[in-house]
Amino acid sequence: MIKLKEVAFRIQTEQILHNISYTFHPGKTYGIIGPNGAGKSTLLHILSGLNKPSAGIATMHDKHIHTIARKQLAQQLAVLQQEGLPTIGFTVKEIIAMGRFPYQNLLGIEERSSDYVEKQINVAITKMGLGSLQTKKLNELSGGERQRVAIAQLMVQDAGIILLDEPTTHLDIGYQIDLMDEIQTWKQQQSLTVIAVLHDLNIAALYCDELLVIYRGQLYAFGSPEAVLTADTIRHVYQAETMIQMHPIKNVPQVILSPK
Ligand SMILES: Nc1ncnc2c1ncn2[C@@H]1O[C@H](COP(=O)(O)OP(=O)(O)OP(=O)(O)O)[C@@H](O)[C@H]1O
Repeated sequence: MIKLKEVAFRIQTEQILHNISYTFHPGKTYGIIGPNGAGKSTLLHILSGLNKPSAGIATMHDKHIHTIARKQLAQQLAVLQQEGLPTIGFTVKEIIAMGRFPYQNLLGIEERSSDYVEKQINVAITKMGLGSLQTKKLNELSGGERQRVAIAQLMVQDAGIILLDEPTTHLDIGYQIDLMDEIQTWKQQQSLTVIAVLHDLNIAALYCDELLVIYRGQLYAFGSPEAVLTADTIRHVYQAETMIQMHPIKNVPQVILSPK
């Protein structure tokens, strides 16, 4: 369980986040939404231990997140590396295998058997549809293929909490749906907690149990997609006119753009 209590974050004199309190429960999918510059990534960096709150507390299983040792934290919490993958020298399979770093000692010796690790890697390669690309180098892949490599690397990390910063960026709609479906299935099989910054409100409504709206560094609204995604909230937060309709099959709200 991750708990935020009156969390604030400041860079020099600029207050980026104000007084955010929220509890993330195990096994749920959370979407963090809000306009550009609202503070979504900054909040994700607090959850991942990268940012230390300048006031308030952020805990995971009752420990201050930023004080947990990096490898220990990485065994419990995995963060999608948007730009962090090595671009030269390594094959797709080697890069995915790097997701095992939290389970290796200083000499690089893995704590689990090589059979277990090989199986984990192959499962991730299959799930992400990377079978035919596994011997390629990253610079030979498209943006969408790289994104799938990053997710596969996350899968082998075996963490219970997954943080994703705009995971569907660079993906066409087919891969967006594939990726979110895959994350959903993976989440259900492993009882994961997923916390994702999402720009696409319809994807957020389809895949998240709860949404948090960050607006000007504050938690402006939170709750089920149905409670949060109203035309009034969207108008206030994004200055955009929309209409909300229920999805005919999934029974979740969908946002229809309504230009002037
Ligand atoms: N290192 C930094 N130094 C100064 N200001 C920063 C820094 N990082 C972020 N900010 C500011 O903090 C605010 C929130 O940034 P953040 O990246 O968290 O927003 P976001 O909601 O994720 O935006 P986007 O949707 O555009 O990715 C912005 O005004 C940004 O300019």
